[in-house]
Amino acid sequence: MDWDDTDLDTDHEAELTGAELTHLQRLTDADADGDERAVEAALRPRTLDEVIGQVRVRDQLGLVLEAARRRGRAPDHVLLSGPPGLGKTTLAMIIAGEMSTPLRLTSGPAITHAGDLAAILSGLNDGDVLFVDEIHRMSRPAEEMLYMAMEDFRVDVVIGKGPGATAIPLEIPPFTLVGATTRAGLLPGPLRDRFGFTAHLEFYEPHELDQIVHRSAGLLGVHLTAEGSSEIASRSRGTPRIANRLLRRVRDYAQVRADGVLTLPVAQAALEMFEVDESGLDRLDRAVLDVLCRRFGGGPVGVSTLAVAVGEERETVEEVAEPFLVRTGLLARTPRGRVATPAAWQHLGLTPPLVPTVDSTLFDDA
Ligand SMILES: Nc1ncnc2c1ncn2[C@@H]1O[C@H](COP(=O)(O)OP(=O)(O)OP(=O)(O)O)[C@@H](O)[C@H]1O
Repeated sequence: MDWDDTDLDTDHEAELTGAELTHLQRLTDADADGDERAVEAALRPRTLDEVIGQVRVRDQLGLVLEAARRRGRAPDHVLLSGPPGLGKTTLAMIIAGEMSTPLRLTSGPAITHAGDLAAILSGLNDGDVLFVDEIHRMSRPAEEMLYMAMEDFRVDVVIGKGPGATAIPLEIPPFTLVGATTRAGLLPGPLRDRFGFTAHLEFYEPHELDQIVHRSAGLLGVHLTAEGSSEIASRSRGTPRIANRLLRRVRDYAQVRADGVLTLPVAQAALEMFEVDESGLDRLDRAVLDVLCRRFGGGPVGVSTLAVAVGEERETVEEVAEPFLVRTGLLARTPRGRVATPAAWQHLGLTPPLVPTVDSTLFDDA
């Protein structure tokens, strides 16, 4: 998971109070520009009204939160799933903000023992929102403790081992768990079922990314033309985080190599320099396709082999590159491995082998 552009280190538990959330000022001054992570944080929408796209999720979540507010109760637990950079953390912050409660942050990999979770849960106050990023990576004992905490707002803390072990019940104030995952399918059924509201975030349409780029440019005080904005949007792979990142790189280019205005030619030149092509493929995407076609004759090849060949973690290939490549019809996941489609060969300017390696009957997910 890419935390480079966020303001939060979720390897450690963190808490943002309402006051601190408000303290995440919109950036207009030059000092703040130097801190990329602060910039990214400042670009986050802070209310549901500010969220662009994800209309269905926004409406459903708005209703859930409004109903909870009227009842004066903590909202039901929320599960947010979808590829990285689509706004899961942003929505978790918005949920806390809309409920005017503090947000406690942690992540699945940081909860290695049930005791880690017990410590977090025992520190919660009535109505707090607990955000667990990458919830599918939590340890099994912690997961089981979480079932009980979500349902009964209590946990049993086991002290000692073997026959002498004793379970001490611990009451937990009502809280809202917001779980985020890029792999909803990996969540055990009992955990998934305990979320009262599940939202799957979809990739954004180019016109929505265009609005996001305009909004971010406004917050950053950057001048950009309509053509410059839509060029950035169209190369952003349906992902707001990427749109914001590309905007910042184009802004760098415009400041150093042009007159500061983000026009179409400036955007094109900048994105070429940063190796983001017209279809939005970046170095990793192209490396995956390149290895697949040139080294493995178009596949099928296992994702682990593919990952080793491009020098990345399997998860990075699976969660960062593949969703976009599959979505754009350049790569297929088959039971026998990954396969380059004819469009992939074409994209690389290569001629596909005479005997097609792609068997359309295999186009089920591996
Ligand atoms: N709907 C949206 N409208 C405007 N900007 C958005 C929206 N969703 C996300 N963003 C922007 O994209 C950035 C990435 O969002 P966020 O960190 O919430 O994604 P994420 O799904 O939690 O990613 P990851 O799973 O990698 O942590 C945010 O900083 C925010 O500026």
